[in-house]
Amino acid sequence: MASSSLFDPRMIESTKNTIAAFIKTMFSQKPTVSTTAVVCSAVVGLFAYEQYVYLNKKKGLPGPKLKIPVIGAFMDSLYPTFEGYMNKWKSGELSCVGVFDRFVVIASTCDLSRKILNSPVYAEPAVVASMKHILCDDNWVFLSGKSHVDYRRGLNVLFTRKALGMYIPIQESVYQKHFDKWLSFGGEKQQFQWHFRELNMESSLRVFLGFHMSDKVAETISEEYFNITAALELVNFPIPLPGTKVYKAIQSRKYIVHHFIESIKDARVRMDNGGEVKSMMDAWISAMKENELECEREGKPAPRKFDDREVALTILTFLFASQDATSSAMTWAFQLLADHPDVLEKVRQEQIKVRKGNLDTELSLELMEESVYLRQVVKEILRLRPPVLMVPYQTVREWPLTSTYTVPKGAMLIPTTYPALHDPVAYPNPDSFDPDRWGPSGHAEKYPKNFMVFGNGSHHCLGKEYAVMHLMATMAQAALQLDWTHYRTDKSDDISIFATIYPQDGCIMSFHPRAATA
Ligand code: HEM
Repeated sequence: MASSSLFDPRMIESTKNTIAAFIKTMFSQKPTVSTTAVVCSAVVGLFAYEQYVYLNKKKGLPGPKLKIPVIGAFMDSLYPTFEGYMNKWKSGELSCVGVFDRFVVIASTCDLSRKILNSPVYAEPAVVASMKHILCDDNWVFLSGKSHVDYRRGLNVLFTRKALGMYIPIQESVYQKHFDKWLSFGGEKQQFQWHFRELNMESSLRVFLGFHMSDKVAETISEEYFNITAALELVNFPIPLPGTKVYKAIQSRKYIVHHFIESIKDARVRMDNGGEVKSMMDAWISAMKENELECEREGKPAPRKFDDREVALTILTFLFASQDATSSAMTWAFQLLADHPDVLEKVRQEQIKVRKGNLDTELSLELMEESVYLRQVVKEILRLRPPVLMVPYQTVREWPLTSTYTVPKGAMLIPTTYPALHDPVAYPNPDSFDPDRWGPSGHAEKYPKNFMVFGNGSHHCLGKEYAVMHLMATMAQAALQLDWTHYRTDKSDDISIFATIYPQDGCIMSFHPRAATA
């Protein structure tokens, strides 16, 4: 179609290059009045063409009337605000914005968001250039179609019920270490958001990789990982020049992957010598070894081998996918339980009940499975404060997404989770924290499609059971061992955005030993 080729990004790019070459040639000659006039006309022409392209893609969608030349809404994406997002979602079921040469379409209804997540023929997860720089372009998360399905299938073994049960004692030991640390502050009032993040980071590292890595390295990884979180913008500065966020994130990734590979080498030696499986990576290496032996025994072709780097990059994606989302959820969990003492008390009573009064009972998957109310609480925390607000996809072909709008090929297309999770039909009084809306007779259970916390479709969250179990286990242990006070401010309920969502005041708390159960 002639009109679609006119708006082909390659066409736009080549037009820009031609004009740039023209300007360069003009400047290399002695300037004359007519040269200046030509240059100015060329620049004006380029800007006009950029607006023309933007408006042709925008059609009738709500969004800026014109695009800021060259950068578009880049500054908004550098400093996003929750209010800014809300305004966008409220502006229409589809809305748009331009950032650099990216045309971005945002879907704000449950149905459209689900449609995007479930239409691999039209849209796939957006591969932003910066993500390829950070996670390495040969990382499995950038696979699509059958190769993605096959690779992902191989990872399911790491999240089975048996595997989750094996991770629980590792988690318990990490929780204990961090609870002790919080108590060592002697009840001092401070921002706890980053303390929750540290607990999460260490629990992820130990569950994924075990205890080969020293505490010092684990702490440095936690600090370095801030650079990766900081680079998680929808659209980054396109080139990773020294000093940019993406450049810093790449340096941090190199440090992290180097230490992951050290742990993997150690695990291979331990597994070769019949060592005990003590982490997700041990489980993976030993499953690969068993598979290899089985194929050898049965004369089947040798299975694909994953080298240290591939394993390290896969574990990196788990960290990448889990770290910020889980830290956000945990911050809101501590805050919401402190602000709703009645709910916290019910959580405590349930934990005492499932342990049959014996508070020394070791944490286990079975205990968590029996904690029906606690599961409702965690679900409600995730609904009220969904850590992932939007999931960037991109169109692989032109897509008549609605009867009135066709999304152009190559657009970033963003399904949202928040509006579906605050839909008053599925969740009456959606801004209130009400764990009782869940459970066997809960109204919210009738609307499973709205619960988009973990995405949907072929890329839905691989670690969702693990994430829920980890949040439940942390809150169960905390409820039994700790008392905590939340010092509310007028910013406690306001949302700040740092890759995911946090309370704007950083969650000011103090922790004390639990008097009643001590
Ligand atoms: C509260 C915590 C978490 C939330 C809210 C969350 C949410 C999400 C969302 C919204 C997606 C995108 C889904 C889509 O495109 O449809 C996703 C993907 C993913 N998540 Fe999670 N996640 C969490 C924790 C975790 C954890 C703990 C892990 C691993 C240990 C994990 C691993 C992944 C992976 C590997 C993907 C990509 C799957 C694929 O492309 O096939 N997530 N997650």
